[in-house]
Amino acid sequence: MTAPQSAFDPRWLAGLDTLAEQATGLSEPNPRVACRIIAPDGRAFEGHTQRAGGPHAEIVALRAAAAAGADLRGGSAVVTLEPCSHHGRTPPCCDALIEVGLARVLVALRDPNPLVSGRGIERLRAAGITVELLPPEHPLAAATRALNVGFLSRMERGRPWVRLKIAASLDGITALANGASQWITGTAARRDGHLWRKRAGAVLSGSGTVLADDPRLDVRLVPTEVQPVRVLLDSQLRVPAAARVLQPPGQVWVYHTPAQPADAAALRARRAALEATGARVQEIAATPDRPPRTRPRIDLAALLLDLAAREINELHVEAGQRLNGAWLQAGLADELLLYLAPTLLGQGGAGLAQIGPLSALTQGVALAYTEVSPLGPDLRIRAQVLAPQAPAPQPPPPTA
Ligand SMILES: NC(=O)C1=CN([C@@H]2O[C@H](COP(=O)(O)OP(=O)(O)OC[C@H]3O[C@@H](n4cnc5c(N)ncnc54)[C@H](OP(=O)(O)O)[C@@H]3O)[C@@H](O)[C@H]2O)C=CC1
Ligand SMILES: Nc1c(N[C@@H]2O[C@H](COP(=O)(O)O)[C@@H](O)[C@H]2O)[nH]c(=O)[nH]c1=O
Repeated sequence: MTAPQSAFDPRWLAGLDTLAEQATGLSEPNPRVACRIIAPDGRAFEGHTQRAGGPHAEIVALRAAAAAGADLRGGSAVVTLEPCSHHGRTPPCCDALIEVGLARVLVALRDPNPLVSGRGIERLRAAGITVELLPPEHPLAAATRALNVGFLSRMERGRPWVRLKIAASLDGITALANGASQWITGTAARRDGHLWRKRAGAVLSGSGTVLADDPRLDVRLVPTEVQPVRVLLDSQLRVPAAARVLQPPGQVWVYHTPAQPADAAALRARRAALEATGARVQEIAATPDRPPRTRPRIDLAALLLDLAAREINELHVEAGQRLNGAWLQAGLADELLLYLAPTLLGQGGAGLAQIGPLSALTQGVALAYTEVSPLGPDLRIRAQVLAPQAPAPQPPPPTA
């Protein structure tokens, strides 16, 4: 049996992945989407998602067509994500596509947002429009998924996509014994790191890194319209109000654990000092199963739920080995973004991640490399964390 013939010229799909990428650092928390509308006279009009509350990709393309006086009746549209069918911050894009009298719409990826999820496609079809959906293995569908990995994660799993970004020497050292780590990698890797910060809704670090490095954690080596939120995990609010991470630009959210009774007054005072910088300071649950004599730690699962509720799609973690280890150990890290410098820093320094005894993960944390590429003198390695495998079934004991 031959596959049904598509009514869409493959050239109409070309470059839409790159166009959608232009919504990065702009459309948060909305997905990055591109749309191309082809009028029956052959002229094409296109657009990508603008700032949240501003027009979606379809509306930008429709406005361009209207400005050119194009008659779209009987025309076609290609959209990288299913057009919305609900009133969110803006009215439904489906209705706008129906109104101009399009005949055909090609959708690269279904929108898992429960408010849309198939309803957009149904609505277009109900209006008499022929709708095609690309197969999941099509390069444009795959590129749309990769570009919106955080949005899809929030919609499908109810939590952000967590990426641990780590700069290390070839022998896996991230900081010298004296805590110094700036800079291990070269300028190309550091600039690339800012591109990944830009993609994220939030850049997160721990009090250990802030006290050691006084980092800014903003996007400044590449242009961006929107700064990601900076999130700081600081159980006891030890970070001083003068820390650079608390200064403009952008929002800062600081999370701490509930105060012990003896500390309550001091914590209140430290909280007031941080809030005076404009930061939003919030108490969050501590890990339930901390061993005796250790300090309470922020419950990372509870944190992710809170960040998802605040519409964070991609969480970019730039932390030291303790917090990296905690994400991996909790099974909540999705991906490593590793920059490896051609240097050996030797013994005594800190490794990539401090992972404690892995009772449930006897094989360690299993990863799959998704990319290895040179970046100036350094290497960029991306690796996805694989879900822990259930232990292999044991053979039954021999019977007598
Ligand atoms: N090369 C690289 O890519 C990077 C290197 N570094 C280096 O790492 C070093 C700092 O590393 P480190 O001290 O491990 O600091 P981290 O940045 O990993 O922060 C760890 C601290 O975060 C707080 N925290 C809150 N909740 C949790 C949790 N659930 N799990 C773990 N920690 C939690 C704890 O402090 P509290 O009790 O106060 O909440 C903890 O001590 C520095 O030398 C820095 O230069 C840092 C970033 C990147
Ligand atoms: N050392 C190191 C990195 N370290 C990370 O960068 C942070 C500083 O961020 P900022 O103040 O915004 O420039 C620092 O605290 C740590 O998280 N990054 C890299 O790309 N390469 C490097 O060699």
